[in-house]
Amino acid sequence: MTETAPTRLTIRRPDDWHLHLRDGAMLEGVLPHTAAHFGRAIVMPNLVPPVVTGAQAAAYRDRIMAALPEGMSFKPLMVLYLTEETDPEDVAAAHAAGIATSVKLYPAGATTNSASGVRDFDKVRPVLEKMAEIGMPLCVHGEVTNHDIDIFDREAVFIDRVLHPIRKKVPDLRVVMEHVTTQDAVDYVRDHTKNLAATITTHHLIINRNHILAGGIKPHYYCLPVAKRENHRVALVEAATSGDQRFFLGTDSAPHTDPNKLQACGCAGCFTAPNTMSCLAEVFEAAGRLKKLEAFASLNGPRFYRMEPNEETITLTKGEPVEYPPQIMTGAGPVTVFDPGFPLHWQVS
Ligand SMILES: NC(=O)N[C@@H](CC(=O)O)C(=O)O
Ligand SMILES: [Zn+2]
Ligand SMILES: [Zn+2]
Repeated sequence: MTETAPTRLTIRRPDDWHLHLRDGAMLEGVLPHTAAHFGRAIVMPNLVPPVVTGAQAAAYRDRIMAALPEGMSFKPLMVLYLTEETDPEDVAAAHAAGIATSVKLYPAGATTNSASGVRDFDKVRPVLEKMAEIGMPLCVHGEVTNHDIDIFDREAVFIDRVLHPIRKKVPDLRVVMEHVTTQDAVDYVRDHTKNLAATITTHHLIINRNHILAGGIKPHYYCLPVAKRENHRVALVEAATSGDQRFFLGTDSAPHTDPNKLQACGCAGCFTAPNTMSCLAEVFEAAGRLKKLEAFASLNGPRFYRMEPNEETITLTKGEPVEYPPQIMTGAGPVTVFDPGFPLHWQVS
C-alpha cells in the first residue's frame, strides 16, 4: 500500500537568520512580507552608512518596529557591521544590553555596501576575541575579493585563506558561514563540529549558474555569492534537508529596485521574502524530506543562536499552484519577486 502524500504541514513559526530589510520606503515595502511568515530575523547591517555601533543598531531597530504594520508580530535581531575601527567594548555592551545579536564580517568590497568592511583581518582580532569570550556569534560573508581569484572560486578560497586561519587563532569564536553556495563550504562545516554553522538561502537551493547565464542573462538571479554548478546546488539541498543542526535558513532576501537590477552594472540580490516558505516546501518535498523543513526553517537556527524556537506555528497546505505577484510595489520603486521556475503548490494558510 502506498502512503498518500501529505497535503498539510504544521511547523513552528520559522525565523530568517539572514535578511536585508533596508531602510525608509524600501523597509516599509518589504517588511510585511517577512513578518507575515517569520517570527524573527537576523537583520543585515549593510545600510549606507552601515550599522556599526550599538547606538546605530538600536536606532535602526526602532525604525524597523515603527515600520511594522499594526497587528503584525516580528522581532528584528540586530547585527553590527564590523569595521577595522570597531570598539570591542561597544560590541560587548550592545550584546549585554540585548541590542545586538551578532556581528557581521564583510571583506571590504565583497558585496553590496561592503566598502567599510575589513581589509586586514588581524586588525579586528581584539573584537573577535571579545566576542569569543562572551559567546557572541560572528556572521561571515565568505568570499575573497582578490581580482585574480575567479568569482566561482571565491568562497572556497576564502575558507582556506581567511576563515580557517581566523578560527584557528580564535577557536572559541562562534561562526555562521552565511549563504553558503558550495560543496566545499558544506564539507567544511561537516568536518568542524565546534562553534560552526551555516545558513543556506532559498534561491541557492533552486538555481545553479545556468539559470543566470544560459539562454539570455537573467539579472534577477544574480546575487552574491553567485550561484555555482549544479553539483554544488545538490550538495546544498542535501545539507538543508538532512536535518543536520548546523544548517539553517537564512533567505538573504535582498531587495533592489528593478531599475537598479536591470542596468549595465546591476545590483546583486534576490528578493525571496514573499514566497520563500512555498519554495522551500517544494524543495523539501521533491527531496522526500518534507518532515525536515521544520528543523531547517524553525529549529536549528534558534538552537545555534541559543534561543527558544517560536511558540506559534504556521500551517502550509498543498493545492492548486499559487500565483505570486511577479513584482511588489514599494515607495522606493518596483521589486521583482524571485521566480523559482516551477509551480508553487504549497502556501502558508
Ligand atoms: N546577497 C546579495 O547578492 N546581496 C546582498 C549582500 C550580501 O548578502 O552579500 C545585498 O545587500 O544586496
Ligand atoms: Zn553576503
Ligand atoms: Zn545578504
